[in-house]
This record gives sequence, structure tokens and C-alpha cells, in this order.
Amino acid sequence: MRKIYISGHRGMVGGAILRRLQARMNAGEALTLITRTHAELDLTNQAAVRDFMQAEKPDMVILAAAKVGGILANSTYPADFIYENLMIECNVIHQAFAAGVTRLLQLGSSCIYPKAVPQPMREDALLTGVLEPTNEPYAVAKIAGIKLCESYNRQHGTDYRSVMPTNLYGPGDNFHPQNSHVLPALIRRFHEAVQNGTEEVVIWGTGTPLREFLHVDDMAAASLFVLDLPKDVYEANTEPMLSHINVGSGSDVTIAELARMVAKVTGFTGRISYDSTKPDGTMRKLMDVSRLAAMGWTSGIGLQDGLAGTYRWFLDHQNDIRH
Ligand SMILES: NC(=O)C1=CN([C@@H]2O[C@H](COP(=O)(O)OP(=O)(O)OC[C@H]3O[C@@H](n4cnc5c(N)ncnc54)[C@H](OP(=O)(O)O)[C@@H]3O)[C@@H](O)[C@H]2O)C=CC1
Ligand SMILES: C[C@H]1O[C@H](OP(=O)(O)OP(=O)(O)OC[C@H]2O[C@@H](n3cnc4c(=O)[nH]c(N)nc43)[C@H](O)[C@@H]2O)[C@@H](O)[C@@H](O)C1=O
Repeated sequence: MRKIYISGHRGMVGGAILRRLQARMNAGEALTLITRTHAELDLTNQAAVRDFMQAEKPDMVILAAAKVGGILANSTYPADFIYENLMIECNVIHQAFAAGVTRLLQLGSSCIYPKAVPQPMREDALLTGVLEPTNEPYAVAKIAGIKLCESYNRQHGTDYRSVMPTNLYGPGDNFHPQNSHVLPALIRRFHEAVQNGTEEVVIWGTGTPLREFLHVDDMAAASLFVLDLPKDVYEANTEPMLSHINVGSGSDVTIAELARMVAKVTGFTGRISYDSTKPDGTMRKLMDVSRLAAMGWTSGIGLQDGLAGTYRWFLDHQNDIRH
């Protein structure tokens, strides 16, 4: 029976992966799932991670734990973003290797690519230029995660894989007004404007940047698709020093278009304005998803439906949303 450790299972992506694996178990698949909360196991603590991996000796590890946040959180806490993510990656990947874990999947991010890269962004654009300054420390840690996996594979023959998600959203997201990503931030801001009868909602930046959004249930499906690929298929579609796989929906919208969609879903009919003193960040980040498509996976949940479902989830979880 396969024993899988899912790190970050109380987060948005880890939670969606956990639900998907539990559904597979309910359908009869023999799996043992291991989880630890942040309070039970701090993944920045090398000795604690070593003891945990040695005690549990999982067959597979899914690295979905990370220090995560939107553009403002990344700019405000750069030290936390680079330190915690590097520590988590080093500890989990090295201690997984030391405990004999054969297969591991780590989640990176689309911000690994240079700021001025041709769009859509192909995997081979990695390390070809200067990074976006608002999230450079986080991006450097995520690039290190890819290179850790590749280096252990090359030196030790492990089967450690990386997926690079575009901007994600969905049930279990972080709705913090300042530290979250744009989509949950706008759901909360427009919802509260409707509740409070506020006439105007202010959007950060100019509204012109383009972002690609992928529903977290699609991300969970893509993650398990990549994790489950036979080793020869993964290796045939990647290269030892270019092994990461983009995951996205293949289309993007401007932040202004997104704001209008969120206004509609929440029933806001007032004025939308833009605060151009706030950063835009990268002007466009669209993933080239042909590598994953060639292996047989494409996304299925459109932004309109995904947004409506996420707003319903937000309404149903008013008392236990993270903020
Ligand atoms: N959300 C997005 O738009 C995107 C996410 N990603 C990547 O996907 C992955 C999952 O992100 P997402 O689910 O959105 O993030 P969340 O913030 O929702 O979840 C991250 C989880 O990691 C846990 N965690 C953080 N630090 C530690 C630690 N030191 N020890 C143990 N657990 C820890 C958190 O626990 P706690 O809350 O208790 O700290 C939380 O449960 C990350 O690698 C992220 O970089 C990539 C691109 C876009
Ligand atoms: C996934 C990705 O997420 C981060 O990068 P980002 O794509 O810039 O993410 P974001 O969701 O925070 O912003 C997207 C756009 O939206 C605009 N925007 C408007 N109004 C709000 C707003 O209210 N909140 C936020 N956060 N942004 C807003 C904002 O100004 C920007 O133009 C990385 O740091 C890194 O973590 C990473 O990998």
C-alpha cells in the first residue's frame, strides 16, 4: 500500500490534494495518507523533519507547504519568504531522500520566470533573465526547489518532480485583505462593500496587468496526474536539468476584467476605481502549458464557474475563512 505524506494539507492546494486522494480511497484505492499541521511539525526545523521522515518513511511526498502570499505580502516580508521557503524545501527534500523516499512532487510558482520573458512562458525560459522585483526572494527560493529536485535526481537517482502553478484560487483560499492574492482579496472587498452599502471599491495598481487563474481543484488534479506518471514517461517529457512542468488554464484576463467579474458575482453595482500608487507587479504571466498537454492533462474549470463556486464557498465559510 502506497504511503503518501501531504505537507501543507490545511492550505488551499494541500487541502484540495488531500480531498482528491481521500475520494480515491473511498473509491477503493489502497493508500495511507500522512499529514501534520504546522503546529505539529515546523518544516523549517531540520531535526524535527528528519525525525518525522525517519519515523514515517513515506513512499511518496507532496511538498505543498510554503510561505505563500500576494504581491504586498511578498514585498513586505521578503526575508520570511526566502528564508522559510528555502528551509522548508531543503529540509523536506533532503530528509525525504535520507529516509528513502523514491518519488516527491514539489510545487513552485509561475513567478520563477523572468519579468520580461516571451509570452506564453515556456519551461525553458527559466534563468534567462531578471526576475520581477516584488517577489524575487520567493522566486529564488522556488527556483532552488526545482534545482534541489534535479540535483538529487542526478546524483542519487531519485524521482523528484516539480510543477509550476499559475495564480491559483478556490475553496480554502486566504482572504486576508492585505496579504492574500488578488482574486480572494477582491471577493472579500466587493462582498464587504455590498454588505456595508459602500459606493466605491478600490483596486490596487492600474488594472492593466494580465493574470492567468487556475482553480485549485484543477491544480490538485494536475499535481496527482504528474505524481502518478510512470518514471519513463516523466523522463521522456522532461530533461534532467529542465524538469519542471507548467500548470495553467492557458488564458488570462486583465485585473480590471477580473474586478468586473467579481463585482457581478457579488452583486456590487457601485464604482470601481484604481490606486496606481500600489504596484502592478509583472504585466503579464501566462503559462505555456503545452508540455503538460502533450502528456495528457488540460484544465477543466472555467474562470466564470470557478469564481462563482469560490464565492459560494466564501459565503458558506464566513466564520472559518483565513484572514
Ligand atoms: N495560491 C497561489 O496562487 C499559488 C500557490 N503556489 C504554490 O502552491 C503551494 C501551496 O500554496 P497554497 O495552498 O496556496 O498556500 P497556503 O498558504 O494556502 O498553504 C500553505 C500551507 O503550508 C503550511 N506551512 C507554511 N509554513 C510551514 C512550516 N514552516 N511548517 C509546516 N507547515 C507550513 C501552512 O500552514 P500555516 O497556515 O499553519 O502556516 C499552510 O497550511 C505553495 O508551494 C505555493 O508556493 C504557486 C502558485 C500560485
Ligand atoms: C501567485 C503569485 O502571486 C504574487 O504575484 P502576483 O501575480 O502579482 O499576485 P497578486 O495576486 O498579489 O496580484 C496580482 C495583480 O492584482 C493586483 N491587485 C489589485 N487589487 C489587489 C488586491 O487587493 N490584492 C492583491 N494581492 N493584488 C491586487 C496587483 O497589484 C497585481 O497587479 C507573487 O507575489 C507570488 O506569490 C506568486 O507566485
